[in-house]
Amino acid sequence: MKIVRTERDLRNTVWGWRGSGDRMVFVPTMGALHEGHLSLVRLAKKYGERVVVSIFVNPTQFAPGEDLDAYPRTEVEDSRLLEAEGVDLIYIPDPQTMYDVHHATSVTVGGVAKGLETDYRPTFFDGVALVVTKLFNRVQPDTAIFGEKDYQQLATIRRLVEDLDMPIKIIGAPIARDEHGLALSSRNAYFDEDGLTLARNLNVIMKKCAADMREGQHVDKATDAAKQALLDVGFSSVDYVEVRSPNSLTVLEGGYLNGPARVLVAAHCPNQGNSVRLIDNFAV
Ligand SMILES: Nc1ncnc2c1ncn2[C@@H]1O[C@H](COP(=O)(O)OP(=O)(O)OP(=O)(O)O)[C@@H](O)[C@H]1O
Ligand SMILES: CC(C)(CO)[C@@H](O)C(=O)[O-]
Ligand code: BAL
Repeated sequence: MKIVRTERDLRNTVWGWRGSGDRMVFVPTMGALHEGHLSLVRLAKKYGERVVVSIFVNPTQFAPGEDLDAYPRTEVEDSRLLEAEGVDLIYIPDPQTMYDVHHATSVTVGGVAKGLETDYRPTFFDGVALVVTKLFNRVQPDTAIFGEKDYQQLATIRRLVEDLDMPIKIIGAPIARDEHGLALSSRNAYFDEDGLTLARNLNVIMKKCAADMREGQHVDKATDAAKQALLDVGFSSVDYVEVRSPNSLTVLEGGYLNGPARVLVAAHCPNQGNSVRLIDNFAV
């Protein structure tokens, strides 16, 4: 397994593979890897001969006051895990070379990227779209894998690739959960024992919400009950519990579900005098 940090070293390696006809599958990450990331890597291996993973905590997707500095960084352990999975190359770009002092270009996705996360992290998807565009241009993969845990992000990347004619196949990977149903996330590392116990209520409450809607309960009633249940168990606030169509993420009219939908949640879980923002989503 190779670890490269410069654009030149990256291009030298991937051009060699391209020349020999190997298909390249790319898994972009922010590191602090867990089983969720490794499940993406395992899926990646089914789509091509070469797997590239990037590790980059992208400053442009963090707003001032968010956890850019605190975000866990575990490069040595990450490399060990990826080597054990048989990854071919890890790309760890230097932030200075990603965004030099002259950088002046933005990438904004509309439609699916509006609402939900954007109501609470207004510049988040601009940062994600920008860095993913740059990473795609550098790596030039045939296929890229993104987790359904970040469901709106996956929909945004699909839109980006379609709209900007990027010849890259986007694959969504199912959400990996712990034995209590909590979606794995690098930010779970912030939790102490009590925080983790509280966080594990999220999926239980949301599964009930999904089941109630499936059984014919009005969407507003089910989502309001889920918000209240989250607050009742001890969540400090709920950014949203919303039901959307599964692909375009449009708001569903009528109040009752008569086809596939997705219920998405973002809520703040108290932890050591602070709080950790969790996102999750479920098919209905
Ligand atoms: N539990 C999971 N199941 C499936 N995919 C996941 C899971 N967690 C993360 N991913 C995916 O891994 C990729 C890299 O995500 P990232 O490095 O931000 O990890 P993360 O655990 O989502 O971190 P964060 O705590 O920032 O949300 C993304 O495509 C993301 O959707
Ligand atoms: C896609 C991504 C790697 C862009 O920084 C990030 O948003 C993530 O890890 O989900
Ligand atoms: N997995 C999404 C990255 C972020 O929250 O910044």
